[in-house]
Amino acid sequence: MAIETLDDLAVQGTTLGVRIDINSPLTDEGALADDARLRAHVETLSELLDRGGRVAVLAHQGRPGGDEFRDLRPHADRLDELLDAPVGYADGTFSGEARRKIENLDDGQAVVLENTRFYSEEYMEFPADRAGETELVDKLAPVLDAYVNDAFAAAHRSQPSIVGFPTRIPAYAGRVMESELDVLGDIESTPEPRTYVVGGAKVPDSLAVAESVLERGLADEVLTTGVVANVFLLADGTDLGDASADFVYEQGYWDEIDRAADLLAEYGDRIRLPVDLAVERDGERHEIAAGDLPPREGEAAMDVGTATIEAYGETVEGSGTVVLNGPAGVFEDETFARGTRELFETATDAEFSVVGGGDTAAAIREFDVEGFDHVSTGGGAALNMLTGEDLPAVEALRN
Ligand SMILES: Nc1ncnc2c1ncn2[C@@H]1O[C@H](COP(=O)(O)OP(=O)(O)O)[C@@H](O)[C@H]1O
Ligand SMILES: O=C(OP(=O)(O)O)[C@H](O)COP(=O)(O)O
Repeated sequence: MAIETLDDLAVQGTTLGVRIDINSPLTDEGALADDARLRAHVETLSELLDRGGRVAVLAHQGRPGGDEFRDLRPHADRLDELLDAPVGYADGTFSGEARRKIENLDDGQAVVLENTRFYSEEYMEFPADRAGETELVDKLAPVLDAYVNDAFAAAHRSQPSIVGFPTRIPAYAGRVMESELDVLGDIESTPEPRTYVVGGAKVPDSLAVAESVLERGLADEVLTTGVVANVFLLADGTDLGDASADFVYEQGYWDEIDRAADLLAEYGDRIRLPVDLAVERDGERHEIAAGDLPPREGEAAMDVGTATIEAYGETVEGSGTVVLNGPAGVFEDETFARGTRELFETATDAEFSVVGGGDTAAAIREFDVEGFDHVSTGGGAALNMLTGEDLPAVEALRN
């Protein structure tokens, strides 16, 4: 079934639950470090408010237990600045008070509901029918006339606020969702050879993508950077030293090392590992060739080194399509920003370049990299889609 868009929705006077993805990097004090994802949703929200909608915004921030698992007040304040309409904030997601705030909205007004993941069910994956029976959906569906999903970046999560509402009330794709589906839906016809550059810190997501594109012959090569590369190096038997190994174990990525080893055994000729890495020594960047590892005690691999940047750069430049997800190092620290900045700049030279991910988008903005053919708002979601996987959010909107 075709997905309905805002063109199919009679907005005036209706109360809409609008799921957006404004999961953003935060400062240590909990302020927004980057507002790119908020700005991405301005088009959808402005359109709905201009057309007389009453908008209840649903969104998450961080993961339970993580440093960035915080409330959405800064997001509500920023949306209030970005939009012409008034934007309120409710410190509950589906509490009686939150529902009263929704019911008291006038045409053209919005309220941001509290971080959906403050409720345990929201961080679980459900089939859509079951998601439609969760507390969150059960309490909110009766005060909403329709649901709009604009949260492409979370479309790979089968969580209640993503897949539950379409089983209860009419559902539509927002403008961000619509444009992402248009561009990424056609990726299999992009020019060859195709190079996937996978980095960042969400190792399970990156390994799933690497496995799928290698298995399906979609990727000619997979270049690894960031924590993903560290996991592959460990899988390959490289001694990275205790600091990097401890970091990988602390993230709970023990099993991922075995998984990376299986991938190397099966597709080793198409997976590239860094040939050098950067650590901090005496307060400065210090590069170590892979053959000279481990580093000194306490030194962690924070970026790929210059030889890796050059070798990867040549491959990337000569690619028909480059798909890039995840920073190559701890780009937030200028000392370790080089790999990310230079690889991203080179990627724009490929015939067709696609890039995705929250932190990735923040890095692009910070380094003013221009020239990508498509900058997706999604990381994992974009990559799942690029590999031809069904996205639960999209399936839910179809039904
Ligand atoms: N070698 C590394 N060690 C520790 N953290 C790293 C390393 N390389 C990258 N990172 C971190 O990965 C994070 C981004 O990863 P991720 O969330 O997967 O990206 P995205 O949001 O673009 O998908 C950044 O905060 C960056 O500091
Ligand atoms: O930032 C997100 O994903 P991304 O880092 O893959 O772009 C989304 O907000 C989903 O978050 P999650 O990966 O904690 O479910």
